[in-house]
Amino acid sequence: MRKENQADIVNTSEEGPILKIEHLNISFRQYESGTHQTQLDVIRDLDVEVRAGEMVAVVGSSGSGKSLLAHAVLGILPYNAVQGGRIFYRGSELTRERIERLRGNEIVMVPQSLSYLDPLVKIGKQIKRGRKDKKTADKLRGIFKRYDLNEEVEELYPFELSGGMNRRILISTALIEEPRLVIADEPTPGLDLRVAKRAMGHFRELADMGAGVLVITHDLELALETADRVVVFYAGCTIEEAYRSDFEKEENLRHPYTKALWRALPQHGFQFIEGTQPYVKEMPEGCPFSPRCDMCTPQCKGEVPYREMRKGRVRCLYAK
Ligand SMILES: Nc1ncnc2c1ncn2[C@@H]1O[C@H](COP(=O)(O)OP(=O)(O)OP(=O)(O)O)[C@@H](O)[C@H]1O
Ligand code: NI
Repeated sequence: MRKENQADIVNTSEEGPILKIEHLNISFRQYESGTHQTQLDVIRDLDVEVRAGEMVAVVGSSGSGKSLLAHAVLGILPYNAVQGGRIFYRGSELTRERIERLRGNEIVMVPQSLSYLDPLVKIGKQIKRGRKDKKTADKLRGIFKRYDLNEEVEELYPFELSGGMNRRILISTALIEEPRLVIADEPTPGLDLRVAKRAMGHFRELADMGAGVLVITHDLELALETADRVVVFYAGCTIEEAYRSDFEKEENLRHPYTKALWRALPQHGFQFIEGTQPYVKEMPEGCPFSPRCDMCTPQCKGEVPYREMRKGRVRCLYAK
């Protein structure tokens, strides 16, 4: 692993968080009817923390802003995005220069889209990124074995593989490094359950070896098998932070939406709630969940702070 200059690192003890995201805001500038510019706020006041040795799952439905969170950390937001708030890595701010230096070695991402694979480069070369040493070759062989990939795959191009195989290649590309921070954005779609669990187990191992792991997924059930903590996203904000053990009982959970997710789990009878997450352009005032919430009062239209509660956090005025 390429190491950073000690001067860059304020917090070298593994006590403090490896990744700390504070009050992240992301909006998009959009032009409507020619020159009229509007601003679309897609992530609001988002706080997430990952410690070394910890696996944190970010769970939320489609369009809630999970990929944007990953892209903000990796410094790869689209050009029309405006970012506010701060991101710290090992105690000091993750500036653009710093992330460019660390991306792909110390900080790796397993991207959500298969389009991150280069269609013109053979798989083996793509994963090894030009390295020809024995250690890399051995490591690749080990990773391939774990993901049921034959050695011949190294000589193939992405278009010659199935979606599920390419998904495994994306995971292999990130994990051939010795990352300190792994951000995996929906790493398991298209994988059968056995391989999906193996991939989650692999992330867990990296955490056990001391890395910080942030896994983004809409699959709460899978997340609960391996993650230490779960951060729940709803319409661009974090509404709850809970421990895996909190999911053993509904009353341990804090936010009405997290409780609804709990009731929708297969073992609790697939009980789904009415309605959908609001679209960014039609965001209600105050709590974004209020239109679907039984406990909603006029106060929920005002500011709803993210507060500490029973070692976790919640964004609800009435959570107990
Ligand atoms: N370049 C862009 N310009 C405008 N809006 C965007 C842009 N990229 C993303 N968005 C909007 O930001 C919101 C969050 O997108 P994001 O991809 O982070 O969601 P997600 O939680 O990862 O969803 P999924 O589970 O489907 O991957 C969406 O409403 C999306 O339409
Ligand atoms: Ni996404």
